[in-house]
Amino acid sequence: MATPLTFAIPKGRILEEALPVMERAGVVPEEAFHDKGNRSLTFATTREDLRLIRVRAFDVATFVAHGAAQVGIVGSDVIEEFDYSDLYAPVDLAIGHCRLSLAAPADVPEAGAGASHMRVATKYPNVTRRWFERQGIQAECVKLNGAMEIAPALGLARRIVDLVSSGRTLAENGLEERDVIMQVSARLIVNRAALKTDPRVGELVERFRTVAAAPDAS
Ligand SMILES: Nc1ncnc2c1ncn2[C@@H]1O[C@H](COP(=O)(O)OP(=O)(O)OP(=O)(O)O)[C@@H](O)[C@H]1O
Ligand SMILES: O=P(O)(O)OC[C@H]1O[C@H](OP(=O)(O)OP(=O)(O)O)[C@H](O)[C@@H]1O
Repeated sequence: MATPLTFAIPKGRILEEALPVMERAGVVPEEAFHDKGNRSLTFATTREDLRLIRVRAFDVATFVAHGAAQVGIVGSDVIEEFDYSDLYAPVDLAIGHCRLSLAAPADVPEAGAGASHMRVATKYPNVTRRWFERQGIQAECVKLNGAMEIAPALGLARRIVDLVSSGRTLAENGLEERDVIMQVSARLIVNRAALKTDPRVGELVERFRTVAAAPDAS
């Protein structure tokens, strides 16, 4: 049998929305995948030639970009942050909708108000630096891995760049959304070399494209 394809999916909040989409595309994990106590990171699927790995959202992009996994699902926020040339994102799955925004407490001046340098706490230093650069501002980014919203209150940085959906987390931490940097949704990603050399990758892309284009019947 040919080497199995490896499909990387994130552990976090995209997973729940991704599973029905994957199922409609014929990617169905084994029962053990749903067992909360299971510590395995690799799972079989109903397709003998396809296995799943469950990793952190940022690592999905890394596994696929390096060809260690051929296919994956990840937010467009993560794709933008890494900007890997070997990673191709051909299908918008229209799930995991949120936005990446600049936020600050009410008493902090607007980003464009004359300053040429500012400090920003974020999980997305590359996207943040690029966005500020386009406005002639040099952003000094303090990298955090979560809970960015507490940084201004503790004096780590006056501004943050983080994901926003309902806006509740910002509001409950005394922050205002100032600028939307990008709209985010989850994408199917593939390794470019694998797409060229393994017809199964192209076939999976087509299946997900069809599923994404068809309204969910359920
Ligand atoms: N509030 C939100 N609403 C909708 N989608 C979101 C939201 N927050 C994050 N996402 C999407 O889900 C992805 C993973 O989110 P999140 O960072 O919450 O996962 P996580 O499990 O905390 O990640 P990590 O692996 O870093 O622990 C994000 O990259 C983004 O695309
Ligand atoms: O606008 P809201 O609807 O409040 O959603 C935004 C929050 O959701 C995400 O965090 P998550 O809950 O995934 O936790 P995290 O901080 O561990 O990433 C994001 O980082 C925000 O903190």
